[in-house]
Amino acid sequence: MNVSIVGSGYVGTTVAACLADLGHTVTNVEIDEDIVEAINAGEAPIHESGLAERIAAHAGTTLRATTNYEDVRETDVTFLCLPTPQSEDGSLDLAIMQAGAESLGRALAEKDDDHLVVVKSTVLPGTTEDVVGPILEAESGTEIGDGLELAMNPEFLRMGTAVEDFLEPDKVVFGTASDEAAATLRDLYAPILERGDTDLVETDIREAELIKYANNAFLASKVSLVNELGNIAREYDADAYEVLEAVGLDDRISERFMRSGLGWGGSCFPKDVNALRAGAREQGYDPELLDAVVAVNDEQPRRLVDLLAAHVDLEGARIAVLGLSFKPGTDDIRKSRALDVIDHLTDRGAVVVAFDPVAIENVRPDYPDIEYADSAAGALEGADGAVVATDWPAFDDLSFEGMARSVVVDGRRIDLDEDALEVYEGLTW
Ligand SMILES: NC(=O)C1=CN([C@@H]2O[C@H](COP(=O)(O)OP(=O)(O)OC[C@H]3O[C@@H](n4cnc5c(N)ncnc54)[C@H](O)[C@@H]3O)[C@@H](O)[C@H]2O)C=CC1
Ligand SMILES: O=C(O)[C@H]1O[C@H](OP(=O)(O)OP(=O)(O)OC[C@H]2O[C@@H](n3ccc(=O)[nH]c3=O)[C@H](O)[C@@H]2O)[C@H](O)[C@@H](O)[C@@H]1O
Repeated sequence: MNVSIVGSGYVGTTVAACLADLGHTVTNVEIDEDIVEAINAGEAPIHESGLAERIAAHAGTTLRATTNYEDVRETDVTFLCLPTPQSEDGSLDLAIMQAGAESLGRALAEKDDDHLVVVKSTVLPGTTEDVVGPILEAESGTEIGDGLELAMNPEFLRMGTAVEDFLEPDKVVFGTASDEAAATLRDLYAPILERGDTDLVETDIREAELIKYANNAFLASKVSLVNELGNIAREYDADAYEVLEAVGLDDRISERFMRSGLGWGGSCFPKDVNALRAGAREQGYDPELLDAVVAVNDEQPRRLVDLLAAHVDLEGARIAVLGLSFKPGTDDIRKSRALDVIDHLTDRGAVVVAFDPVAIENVRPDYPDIEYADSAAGALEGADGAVVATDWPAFDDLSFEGMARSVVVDGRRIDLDEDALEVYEGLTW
């Protein structure tokens, strides 16, 4: 099938490279010329395992990128993979989606045959049909259901394992308003669905939109609950990891997403939980549990720095921060808990020296005044204390020998030799 993808960020680039890998012909439409150039040169514009080799394999043949929306006319289906950030007040900001839908609609005005537009971005119920649809109709001059079809296909991939998650998902969700749209999506995903180990959920557009928010709200709530239980475990001098490992043996609960510590960050959980809270309030419902889920998460970085301050006078102290990305395997630092840790440390007068295997250059522009090291050992050299903010596997079994004082506060439960340290504190164990 001939597919276009509008927006070539973490989702759009991954989906494009994977669809090309599944045998489709894919065009990325993107406003950032650097991204377009990278893809056309066969290079990955982001750090994602398995992505670079797929782009290199398909660029110039079945995968290309362009800044020109008109190229969507050569395709049968367009996926909107545009950002849906949060506004100042936490609510969903649809300005970029609206602008993208306008450009797409204008381009489709000159297309004669049928076209399917699929919203893949995370959007609140009603957005696809009441916001995107009317813009497409107005700009293209074609009515939905009369040559123009609309669908919603939420994406559940995680950063760091995006390629694997897209190609081998637990479930695929199609929200459609017509049999034709559902059939097109089934064809497109056929190589994945035919393997037989992926559940297919076929539903209406509104339910598909809400499934995505419910999924993320559930996972974020699970981690906040695990963190609250971890905080309580620490008060009792109990090890939350042992406790929750046992709890996870209950099939109804599951062992996954049970790692307590510094909390959840990233480009999705924070904005999606906030959008759902704001949306719920707009609908007249007070989401008290989700408010608490955010409140518990917001406190973890301060708790970590308090633990360190109990052992090190932070004023003027040299503190190594290990890990900057919001989780291992990615260079994404959006809403990373590590940045909150740095803010608390610098507010309290510490001199921060940070290290991350891939994310330093993303942090540097916003944090020009902290120090950066070339290696974990370099960050630790001469430090009066260290905090572990991201559980990069490279930090396992690290030597803390070069520190002035080996005081280590761990927000992620990495593997290390506690006995070799002067002080070791785990945030929730
Ligand atoms: N990042 C993730 O792991 C996941 C994200 N999502 C959702 O997918 C959507 C996209 O997220 P990301 O890929 O992370 O965003 P992103 O910010 O990484 O990428 C968006 C891309 O769209 C481009 N863009 C902006 N305006 C444009 C326009 N008018 N025309 C063409 N391109 C334009 C930007 O230059 C950027 O490259 C969001 O709704 C997000 O919530 C869903 C699942 C996973
Ligand atoms: O909508 C999205 O963008 C995506 O959001 C999350 O994916 P992602 O943000 O990439 O990363 P996760 O692995 O879910 O981790 C999110 C945060 O939770 C934290 N976390 C996760 C698991 C855990 O046990 N403990 C924990 O603190 C991670 O450190 C990270 O900061 C979801 O897992 C994806 O299904 C979804 O598609």
